[in-house]
Amino acid sequence: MSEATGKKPIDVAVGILMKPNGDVLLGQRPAGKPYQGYWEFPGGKVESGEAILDALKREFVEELGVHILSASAWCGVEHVYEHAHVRLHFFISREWQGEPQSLEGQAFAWQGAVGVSPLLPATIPLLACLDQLRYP
Ligand SMILES: Nc1nc2c([nH]c(=O)n2[C@@H]2O[C@H](COP(=O)(O)OP(=O)(O)OP(=O)(O)O)[C@@H](O)[C@H]2O)c(=O)[nH]1
Repeated sequence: MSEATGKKPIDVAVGILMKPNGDVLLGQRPAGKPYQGYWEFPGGKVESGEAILDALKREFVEELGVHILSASAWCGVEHVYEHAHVRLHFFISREWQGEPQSLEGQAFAWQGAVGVSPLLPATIPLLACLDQLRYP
């Protein structure tokens, strides 16, 4: 059994910025974090007492300088890593203000068909659903 299995789940707010043509923004986890170098949708841990949508907006300002104007809850995924048990709350946003900037030194990329690799394990199964939504 993994060490994280018995730990309290950590809520994480994750945002998928989606352009009108379906392109989505991915970022690469910076050095020093678990799974460094892996690609993910931007986001981060919800702080104690914080609403999930507020956490999403905060993380996007801190990491990318982007102000999310609206976002819809999309799906939830629970995953147990060696380092943590996470509950991922995915949102889709089609309305935001500002061009993404690399404020924490991370790489990021707009992707149609997602070609960046490796992706965080909990995120991989979502790509097929996301493609159905983007390219019906
Ligand atoms: N942002 C994001 N996190 C994900 C995704 N998929 C996934 O498994 N996670 C997991 O969710 C957790 C996010 O935590 P984090 O460490 O990046 O959050 P944070 O930016 O608040 O970190 P810090 O404040 O500890 O530096 C990690 O365990 C990460 O592995 C994803 O697509 N996006």
